[in-house]
Amino acid sequence: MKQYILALDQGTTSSRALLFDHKGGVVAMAQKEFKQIYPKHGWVEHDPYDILKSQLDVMYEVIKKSKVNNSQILGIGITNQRETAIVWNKKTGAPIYNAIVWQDTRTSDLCQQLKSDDNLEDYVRKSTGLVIDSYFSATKIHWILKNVKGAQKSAEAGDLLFGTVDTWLIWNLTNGASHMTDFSNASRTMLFNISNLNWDEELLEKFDIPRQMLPDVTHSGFHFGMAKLQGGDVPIMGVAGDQQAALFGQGCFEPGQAKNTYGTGCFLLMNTGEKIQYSKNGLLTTIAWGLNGKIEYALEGSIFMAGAAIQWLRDGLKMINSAAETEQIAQRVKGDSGVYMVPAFSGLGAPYWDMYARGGIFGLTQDTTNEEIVKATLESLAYQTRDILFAMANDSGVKLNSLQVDGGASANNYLMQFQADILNVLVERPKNIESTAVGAAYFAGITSGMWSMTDLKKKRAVDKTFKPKMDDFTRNYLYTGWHNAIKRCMNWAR
Ligand SMILES: Nc1ncnc2c1ncn2[C@@H]1O[C@H](COP(=O)(O)OP(=O)(O)O)[C@@H](O)[C@H]1O
Ligand SMILES: O=P(O)(O)OC[C@H](O)CO
Repeated sequence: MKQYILALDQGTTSSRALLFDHKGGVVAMAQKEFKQIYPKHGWVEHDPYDILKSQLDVMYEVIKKSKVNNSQILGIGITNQRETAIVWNKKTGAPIYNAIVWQDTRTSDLCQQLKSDDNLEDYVRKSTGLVIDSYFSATKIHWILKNVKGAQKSAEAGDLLFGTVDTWLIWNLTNGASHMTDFSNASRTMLFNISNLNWDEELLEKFDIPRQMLPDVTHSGFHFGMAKLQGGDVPIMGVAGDQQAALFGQGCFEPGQAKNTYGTGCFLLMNTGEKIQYSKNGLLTTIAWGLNGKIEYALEGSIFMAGAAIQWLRDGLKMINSAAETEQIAQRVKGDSGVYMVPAFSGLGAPYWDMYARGGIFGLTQDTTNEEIVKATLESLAYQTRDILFAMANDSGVKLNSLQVDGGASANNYLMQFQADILNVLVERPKNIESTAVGAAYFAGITSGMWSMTDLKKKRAVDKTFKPKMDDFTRNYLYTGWHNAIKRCMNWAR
């Protein structure tokens, strides 16, 4: 009997399901976008039921398309947009508020206030590996408890549960039997001590979050419970935040190996092994995964707006019809137009950490074309990545010779070539750019005994390597222009 692993990849803009066979090949895949809710400037929400429904829909579509029996699925691996906070009623299962998405900046002022206490900033960094920012779950949970009528009291009475998206899915898939998360997701809440692997009591008190509403935390490879599916139960055998899953899916198992995922945002992670390494250059320290009794860590550079800026060209400005056509558009522009676009729509993440930065387009002249703006937007993904890679080289002492890439926008050949040029390193794209789902499948595959680490090391296949072609003068000249543009965007909305 053939056996399979099912990966559920719950992203910021869409839910995906992929079924993998024993060789690691994709048997079937389905994807569904869901609604983004923007109630006010800087606020971003999802309906938790949209998240759940879209994820279940694609899961059943894949099972149906591939004609497998549930008993052939050895395990489910879940991976998810991280930090996004959901609070729901333990008895009814109903969320008490929409999911507050990682991009949401409604708690910026609160964070700014907290940042004025130097001791707290140091404490947060030491305990959680993070910086104080509205990006992480802690202040989002705090906001829900303070702003939804009766929520604080109910939480204290033990009637409410909190979860990141993985926890919400596990809880629903197991019909409320498991309230759990894994170390990689917990490490993004700003409430979890990454050294002693416990929820941090001092931070819980600071944010007035009752311990009892938090999930149990365990390894990324673990039996999280039985998913009660139509057609029979299937065990959930792996869980990891999407960026850590992509690091695993790209085969970055050794310290010094790194990947960059170009999705809604862009996230560059470097494996630092079992050692916690704190950044001096605005990067985050995070748990990569817990596996086989070992915890491994990573340095992370988080870019908030990447593919989302392309989506804005399509849906907001209606300048393009599809994300894919930006490749040809950018290739048509001849020479350097001097246009820069900084997509700081939700502030700037690493290495700047400026919640009050806002976007801007610079260098416009009367003959600037739409095509030049599209090109500048694509290039902003590459410039932001260069900011991070330099910070990472300074922190880790590792100078990468090549960067492994994945995620939706890594399909763009213009962008990947420009990335190689502006970094002056090789950019290597795998055959399967869905590394996030691959990573989730690997965790579940290892736990269920389908694969060993030795098997996984053999699986990576390269599609294309982009070699730098730009001369040093041009590279430095262009990058200086980017910094000038960034400077003008910072602190804008303060
Ligand atoms: N060919 C492309 N060129 C540029 N951007 C792209 C391309 N294809 C997809 N994108 C962008 O990538 C993002 C989708 O990538 P994906 O990895 O699916 O993201 P997520 O997991 O965050 O939902 C979208 O924001 C889209 O605008
Ligand atoms: O949904 P993605 O793939 O853009 O990932 C979002 C990140 O997990 C946010 O930290």
